Amino acid sequence: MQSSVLTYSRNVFLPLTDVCHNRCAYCIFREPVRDGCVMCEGEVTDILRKGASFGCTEALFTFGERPELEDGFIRHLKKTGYNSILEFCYAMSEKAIKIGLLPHTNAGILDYNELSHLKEVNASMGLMLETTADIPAHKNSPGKDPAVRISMIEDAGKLKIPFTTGLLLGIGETEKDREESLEVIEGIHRRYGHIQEVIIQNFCPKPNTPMEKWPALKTEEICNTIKLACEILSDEISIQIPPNLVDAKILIDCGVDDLGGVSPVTIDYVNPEHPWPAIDELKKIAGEKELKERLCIYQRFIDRGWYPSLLSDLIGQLNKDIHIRSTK
Ligand SMILES: O=c1nc2n(C[C@H](O)[C@H](O)[C@H](O)CO)c3cc(O)ccc3cc-2c(=O)[nH]1
Ligand SMILES: C[C@H]1O[C@@H](n2cnc3c(N)ncnc32)[C@H](O)[C@@H]1O
Ligand code: MET
Ligand code: SF4
Repeated sequence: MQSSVLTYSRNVFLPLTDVCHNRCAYCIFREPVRDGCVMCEGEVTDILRKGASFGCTEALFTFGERPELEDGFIRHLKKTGYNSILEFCYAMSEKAIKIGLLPHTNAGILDYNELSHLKEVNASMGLMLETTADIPAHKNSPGKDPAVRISMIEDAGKLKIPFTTGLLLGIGETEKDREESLEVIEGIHRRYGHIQEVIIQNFCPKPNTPMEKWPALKTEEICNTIKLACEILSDEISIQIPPNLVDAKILIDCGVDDLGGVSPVTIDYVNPEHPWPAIDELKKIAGEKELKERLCIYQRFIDRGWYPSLLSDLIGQLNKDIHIRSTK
């Protein structure tokens, strides 16, 4: 059944480093090791404070996977005073909580112990499955091996971490692969119950990448995948599309019920050429549906207590804040 509500979260995007051990053929986020390849603490603090003043509730830490495996990275990292990118991420998450934002980390592949450690300071976490297909776009990206991704999404389930995952469409997979990817996600969710939302993200070709000449997907194909997702996924899982990459107005009618994180402060560093719609624009996208702000942790996981006690007060406070805003 189609939902009558369309949700979104107000966030700030903090790309702690753009150095990455993978080489995805569609990505422009990744950059070489160089001066300035790690954000400095002052920059992080400024963005967090600005986010709080703009009413943001989520600090999205998204960055390159396993950057320490790249030559010379550790020397640059040490200038921050931290010994690993995850130590830095943990500290910046504590800072976000103090300033009043809930951390949501998508750091690429993490092992069980790393996830378990970061869970202490995160309200939710995420990792795109991307696809279960073995595709040329991922041939130089060990972390995009579907078995490795599936295993991490399962680990997050074992640890009861409210989780975001999703598909990247149009990177060389077939329609059958899309179906299989959705079935895999649903299968994991049946076992662990931790999937909050599945992002149906469309690949956007970027200049100076191996896939710059690849065609972008037609809206119809995205819509078909959303319909498939509605059929395959449990009703409680939200279907998210990024409103800066597609004509969201059309896709809402295919079954989308969430617009993900939208920022009044920072750009989408993964798709920097696509600006966020203003919050007022979202109301137009919602049309007949009720536009509703949410936290990065969904209410049913708050009710189940699937969050660290460190976050109790902040979750309570932010829930009140978004409620007050909605009645103004
Ligand atoms: O701004 C972005 N936000 C992205 N987000 C953020 C997401 O929209 C929100 O953080 C969640 O909806 C939680 O509120 C992701 C989160 C994940 O866990 C996994 C993948 C993504 C992908 C993106 C993305 O490409 N751009
Ligand atoms: C954060 C997420 O962004 C997605 N991502 C990476 N590159 C692109 C691109 N060119 N177009 C759209 N999405 C992209 C991947 O799915 C990644 O997991
Ligand atoms: N590098 C991670 C991944 O692709 C985080 C998102 S892309 C910046 O999973
Ligand atoms: S999409 Fe993520 S994993 Fe792939 S190269 Fe870009 S930053 Fe690295």
